[in-house]
Amino acid sequence: MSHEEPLLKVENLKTQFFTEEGTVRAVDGVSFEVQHGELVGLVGESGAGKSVAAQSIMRLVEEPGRIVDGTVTYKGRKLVDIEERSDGTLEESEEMLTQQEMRRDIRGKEIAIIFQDPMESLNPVFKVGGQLREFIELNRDVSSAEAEEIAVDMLREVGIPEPEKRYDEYPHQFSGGMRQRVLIAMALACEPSLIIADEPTTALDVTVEGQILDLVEDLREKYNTAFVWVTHDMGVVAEICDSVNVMYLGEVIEQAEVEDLFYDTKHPYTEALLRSIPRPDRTVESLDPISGVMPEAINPPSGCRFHTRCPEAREVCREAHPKHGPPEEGVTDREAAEGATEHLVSCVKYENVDYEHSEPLDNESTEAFAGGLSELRAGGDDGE
Ligand SMILES: Nc1ncnc2c1ncn2[C@@H]1O[C@H](COP(=O)(O)OP(=O)(O)OP(=O)(O)O)[C@@H](O)[C@H]1O
Ligand code: NI
Repeated sequence: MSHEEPLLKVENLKTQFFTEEGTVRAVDGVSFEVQHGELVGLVGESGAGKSVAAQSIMRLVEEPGRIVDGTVTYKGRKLVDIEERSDGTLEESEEMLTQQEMRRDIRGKEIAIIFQDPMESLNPVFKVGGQLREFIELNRDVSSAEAEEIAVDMLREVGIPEPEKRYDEYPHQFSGGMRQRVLIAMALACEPSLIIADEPTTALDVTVEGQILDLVEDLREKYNTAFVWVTHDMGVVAEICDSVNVMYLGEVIEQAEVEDLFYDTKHPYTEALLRSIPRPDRTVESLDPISGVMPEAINPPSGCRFHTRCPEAREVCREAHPKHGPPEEGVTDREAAEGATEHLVSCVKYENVDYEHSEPLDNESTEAFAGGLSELRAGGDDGE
């Protein structure tokens, strides 16, 4: 198993938006893999670059956005294979699929995408069943009658009661959760190997969200479909993901199997994200929101991009851009041998850059976290 090629391999993906205000480095050198049947989380705050990364894999980035570098390999085919030359011009390899090949061979059939808002994907003026049937007819070699049968079966499969009746209803007659089920049915209809889901449950209430997550678990077992699950919610990650990529300002700053990420957290940002979710052992009042706001992706901070908000930031974090690698040597070989996702982190704490002797930085977060202690210190220094 471990020596099998991954289903999807994303390498050094960079996507930028060329705006009047400047270049937005929305996705800035992202790498991760998805194994067959694996559910991989892409998690981070708003603006981290999760959606743009998802769109880039499908080559759906819109103007003024552009993939400027990187490789995306799916079942051996190059969905993206772009190199940025030193003079700034872009070179697409000959292997890279054309937009026509993407449409014909990949989108819908091999990789399906589900968005947060079902109304973006469902046309309000047409009946749900008809839209589903048409999609199946378009992508599979079946007659209209067969497509209708498959469509009703799919509606039943995703837990929509009375599917024959609901087939003839319009999107607005479905609740939010039921609409999201329709989209899952549509995504599954061509039996893709990979589904990219961009916050599909974010707009739903917690109970309905839980039901959808259960459904996804069941369907994944049945069809062995792999998922890239975009979310800002670590609770969702804990519930369904096998492995996780934590994004901050266009970069993946920690990646690991889900248990390792939760119980052997390496990056201070991941820790902050974990602190901000409710846990059974903590009351809602004691949740720590992450201090400060995320800086702009047009002008990311120097050094480690999280240094302006990191409770553990030191002087060196402002200068050194952390490498993405294993936190301790030796770990990689063992984990690679077991076929597990390597635990990788981008934080200078784990590098040989003299973090220990570097001066702590003052930022919003160190003030917030140090709490009483810094107040005491400040009081002492003023000689009061
Ligand atoms: N069309 C666009 N033009 C300019 N900038 C864009 C455009 N689309 C996205 N961006 C920028 O790219 C960055 C990444 O955005 P993205 O939508 O991927 O974030 P996200 O992690 O999906 O956040 P959210 O949780 O809010 O969906 C942001 O700085 C965003 O402002
Ligand atoms: Ni998004």
